[in-house]
Amino acid sequence: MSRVLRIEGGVPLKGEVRVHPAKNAALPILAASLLTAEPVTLWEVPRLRDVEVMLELLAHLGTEYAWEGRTLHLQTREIRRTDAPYELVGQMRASFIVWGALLARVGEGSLSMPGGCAFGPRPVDQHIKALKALGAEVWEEGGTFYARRTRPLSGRVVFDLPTVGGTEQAMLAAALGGEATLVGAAMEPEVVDLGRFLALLGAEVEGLGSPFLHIRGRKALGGGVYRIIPDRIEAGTFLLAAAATRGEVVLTGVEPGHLDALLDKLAQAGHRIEVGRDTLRFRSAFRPEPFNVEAREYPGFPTDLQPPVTAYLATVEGTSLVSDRVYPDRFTHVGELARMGAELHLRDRVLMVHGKRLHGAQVRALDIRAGGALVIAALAAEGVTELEGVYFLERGYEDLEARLQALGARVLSEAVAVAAD
Ligand SMILES: CC(=O)N[C@H]1[C@@H](OP(=O)(O)OP(=O)(O)OC[C@H]2O[C@@H](n3ccc(=O)[nH]c3=O)[C@H](O)[C@@H]2O)O[C@H](CO)[C@@H](O)[C@@H]1O
Ligand SMILES: C=C(OP(=O)(O)O)C(=O)O
Repeated sequence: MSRVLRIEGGVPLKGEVRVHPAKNAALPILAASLLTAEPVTLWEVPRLRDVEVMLELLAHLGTEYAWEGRTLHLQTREIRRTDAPYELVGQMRASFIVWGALLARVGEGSLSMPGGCAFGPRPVDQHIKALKALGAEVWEEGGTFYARRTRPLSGRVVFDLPTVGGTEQAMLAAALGGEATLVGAAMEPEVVDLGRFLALLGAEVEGLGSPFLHIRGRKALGGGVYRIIPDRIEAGTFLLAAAATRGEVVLTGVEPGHLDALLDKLAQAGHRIEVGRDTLRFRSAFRPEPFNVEAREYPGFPTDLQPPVTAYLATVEGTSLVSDRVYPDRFTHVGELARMGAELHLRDRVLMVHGKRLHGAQVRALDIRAGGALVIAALAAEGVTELEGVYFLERGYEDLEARLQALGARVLSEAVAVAAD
């Protein structure tokens, strides 16, 4: 049995929605909990498939955990295994960074090539470069990566490009007993959040939010209680859904400063946005203007909002250009949006979008944010859309159906007998 989402479009979204904590901040912070034998408590952890997979992996390695509502208690008194199995690492990208934590805590770790969303090549060379620069011995055998160290992981890492996962890998590797200078580090809010969490455990972390990070680890790290930042990608998806349906929504529990690139584009299009301390009040323009987007690293327009913004632009009269410098081939949503009548032309990795009224169709999500894009398009379209690949939405968006229903959307999920997602 699988699930499909049946969405009857054409209803402007209206109402208030609370933004949940960030998946991509929660996952590395969960991996970082391996660095300490002391208890860690995380408030308001998103209840997502990816979080469940990470918890399964941590339990395999030796972590005990318990949920108390949305609060998660974790403790890894000792690491019982140092191998991360293919079935778990193959399901998502973030699992790869337990490597750095294992190396730091017990001196060795092995794991297979990570999975995650398949929207083009996603190499791990920078992870390996970082661990080697910190003094680890790294090798590969039959699709499995191995690493070990004989001294605390210390050194200077110069990244060839800004990588979120690579930066997080190096931070975890150095935080327990090591010392690292990272040059060309990623500046994403999720990296900053991980740095703050490591500081709570006792590591010294300087330069967060800049391309130069310095981590001075401690021989033993402590525990602590931490609240994860709001999910900027989820917030952006709700805003774009409201914009595509020409609706009016209030987001609460949000960090507006993390959404500057999107808010600027939406304002440029003519939408009205009132920014509060942790709220965003959005009112759609009657006839929004098209705009161009080039996704790039933070503080640029996020690649994880590139598919959702493409879906929105497909509903805006006029022509927009979309490209993605982080993942130049991240266009798995394009063929599916075309089934809904979207007029999209991809040439030399630039997508030309001619906006028009979309219609419902049978479509399939092929990764998390392609799923977000198809939901946005379906909400705006005339008629009924049947969306398969709900598995991907469950990886990244918590309780999406109920939260959209609360905004007036006509969304229902149905169990159907189809080929596995
Ligand atoms: C779990 C998680 O947080 N996932 C996010 C994380 O993925 P992830 O951490 O995998 O993305 P990276 O920031 O590492 O990737 C950025 C760019 O660097 C390249 N690269 C990366 C590593 C490497 O060793 N070599 C290399 O060439 C990638 O192919 C890509 O072109 O950041 C991406 C970019 O914001 C987001 O789309 C993902 O949602
Ligand atoms: C691409 C994503 O996740 P992953 O890096 O795990 O594939 C995402 O969150 O959009």
